[in-house]
Amino acid sequence: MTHKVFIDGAAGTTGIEIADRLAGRSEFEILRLDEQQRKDLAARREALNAADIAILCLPDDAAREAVDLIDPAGGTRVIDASSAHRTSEGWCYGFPELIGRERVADARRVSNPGCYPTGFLALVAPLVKAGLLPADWPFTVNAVSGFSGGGKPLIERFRSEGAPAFRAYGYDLAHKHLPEMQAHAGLDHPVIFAPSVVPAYRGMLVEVPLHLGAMATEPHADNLRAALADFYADARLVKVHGSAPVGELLLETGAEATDGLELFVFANEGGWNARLVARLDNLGKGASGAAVQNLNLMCGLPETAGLRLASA
Ligand SMILES: NC(=O)C1=CN([C@@H]2O[C@H](COP(=O)(O)OP(=O)(O)OC[C@H]3O[C@@H](n4cnc5c(N)ncnc54)[C@H](OP(=O)(O)O)[C@@H]3O)[C@@H](O)[C@H]2O)C=CC1
Ligand SMILES: CC(=O)N[C@@H](CCC(=O)OP(=O)(O)O)C(=O)O
Repeated sequence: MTHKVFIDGAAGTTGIEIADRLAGRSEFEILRLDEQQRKDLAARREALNAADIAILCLPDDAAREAVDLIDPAGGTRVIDASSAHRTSEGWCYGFPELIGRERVADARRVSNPGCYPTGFLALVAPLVKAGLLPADWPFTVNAVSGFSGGGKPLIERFRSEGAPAFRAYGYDLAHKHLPEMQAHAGLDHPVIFAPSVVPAYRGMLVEVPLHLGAMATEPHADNLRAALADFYADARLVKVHGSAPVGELLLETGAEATDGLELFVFANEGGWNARLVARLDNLGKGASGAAVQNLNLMCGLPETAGLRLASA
């Protein structure tokens, strides 16, 4: 059986990488709009409703508009890569390792996680759920991203003359990823989130520093690492690193695309201070790779078909 797929926003950064991952896969027929039609409402409506699965790689407003263009009585299922529906009623949060593969497989409306929340939730959600980290803890998240994380406008900025060497942002403490981090980790409070960008095209490090010794339950870092390893034992895209010392974690300017997600738990000697770190490709498990993983599950295909597992 061939599944008809329409990528709305196919000319953008995430859309192009999804098409790359689907190239040569006979299970899919890709519906395409040419340059003149790709923003034409009527043409988009027709393609959206002709598709078995529509993947939205659009700014939030355009993603909401695309959903409105789809006949709710028709057969089109949706994967939305934008942040428009990540905490919306009736939408499945497309993080199969956290919410269960069956739920994604059966869903009609799937919202892909954000790139930063993918790292944060992969580290924190299982530990909160297991009672190892308190849900009422005031979590902080420090993160650094490659510039493709900001789509075409940020790519252009970082490729122009006078591009910054480092960009810290989010100083309004109201980044759009806060609601999904809080909701899907089951936290009592929004996190304090300090994101930044470096002049590398892709890749990100998402870090959660923790004073474990100040928590009422005083969890030991080794227990957190063991719990994560256990939780992701069957997850082909997620690798939980052991306790071997790591001198540094790097983002390479010429990094290849990868769909894996690496998790680390670093600790001091006594294990009461820890730094939880996720390393991923913002365009891999952070966006396009996750969309293809969800697409595979929704079509009853092997979960990691077409994905790049090299570093996982
Ligand atoms: N980049 C990343 O690492 C991640 C991105 N995302 C999310 O995925 C979505 C897409 O991001 P990204 O690919 O980076 O963004 P880009 O800016 O690279 O691409 C967006 C594309 O959407 C097109 N577009 C805008 N408005 C419309 C419209 N009304 N109708 C049709 N097409 C339209 C743009 O057209 P034009 O080419 O003319 O500008 C562009 O091609 C965003 O919501 C983003 O937040 C999520 C996780 C990670
Ligand atoms: C570097 C950079 O600008 N990153 C984007 C987030 C990229 C992403 O995850 O997209 P969603 O917002 O759709 O989740 C930002 O901080 O807004």
